[in-house]
Amino acid sequence: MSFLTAKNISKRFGGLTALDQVSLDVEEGEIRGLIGPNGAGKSTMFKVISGAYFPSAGSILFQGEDVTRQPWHKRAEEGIIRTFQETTLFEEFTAWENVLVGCHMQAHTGLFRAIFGRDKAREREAERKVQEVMEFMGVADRKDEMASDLPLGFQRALGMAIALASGPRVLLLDEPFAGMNPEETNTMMDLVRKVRDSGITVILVEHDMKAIMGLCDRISVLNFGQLLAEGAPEEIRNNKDVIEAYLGAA
Ligand SMILES: Nc1ncnc2c1ncn2[C@@H]1O[C@H](COP(=O)(O)OP(=O)(O)OP(=O)(O)O)[C@@H](O)[C@H]1O
Repeated sequence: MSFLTAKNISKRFGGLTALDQVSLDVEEGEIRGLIGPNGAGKSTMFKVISGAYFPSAGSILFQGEDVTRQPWHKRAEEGIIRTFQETTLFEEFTAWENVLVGCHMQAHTGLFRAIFGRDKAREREAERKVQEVMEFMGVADRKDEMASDLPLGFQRALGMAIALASGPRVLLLDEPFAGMNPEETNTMMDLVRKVRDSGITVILVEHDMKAIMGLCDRISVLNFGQLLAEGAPEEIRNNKDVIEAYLGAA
């Protein structure tokens, strides 16, 4: 039994087929890359796995359970958590407050109580968790700074800290390397490995080939909504179809 399985997933938007019978088997503890040209269907696949979209056909199994029709918040409770392409931080909140709010939103305690701390025991537990994930992601030293004042690398690490606060089993990372300089890329690569080493399975949509080839155990390649190839980085790097459809241009 695979940890996470997408079976023959199709997704249609009107007359457009964004995904056409795509299957993925992700093992527990792996870093899986999902790559392909713009419009290939990567984000759509992420949304189908996380529950933001229901597929037109096919199924999603998580630890053997069919979660295809489960809404995203149910899947989040079970541990399937997604980060977003753009940083979705509350810019006028401090780094600490951002993670605290993320923590409470997952715990369904609401924004007001999150900020004003009505339930003291829960608040202390949340604060302990926030400190722990911020230290883990290397952003604790900057916890009192406004999120908008942090450099890009820290903002992305903060976004991941927010995701970690909800205790994911699978973390879906949507282009965490976009716009980063080489130093930020290296730091983020270390962070993604650290997250995986802590026992979290990672699925990564990314155009940065250095990051993809350096991090992933296996890579799935989408092209025009179909699975074009799948394999270890070395196999994908040397796959003629992949080079022609994507790597040549990238
Ligand atoms: N909500 C939607 N309504 C209609 N068409 C959509 C919708 N979402 C995606 N599409 C279309 O589905 C196809 C796949 O889009 P998707 O965003 O999944 O590609 P992608 O591989 O993530 O691309 P990129 O690398 O540019 O992010 C595209 O043709 C896109 O225009």
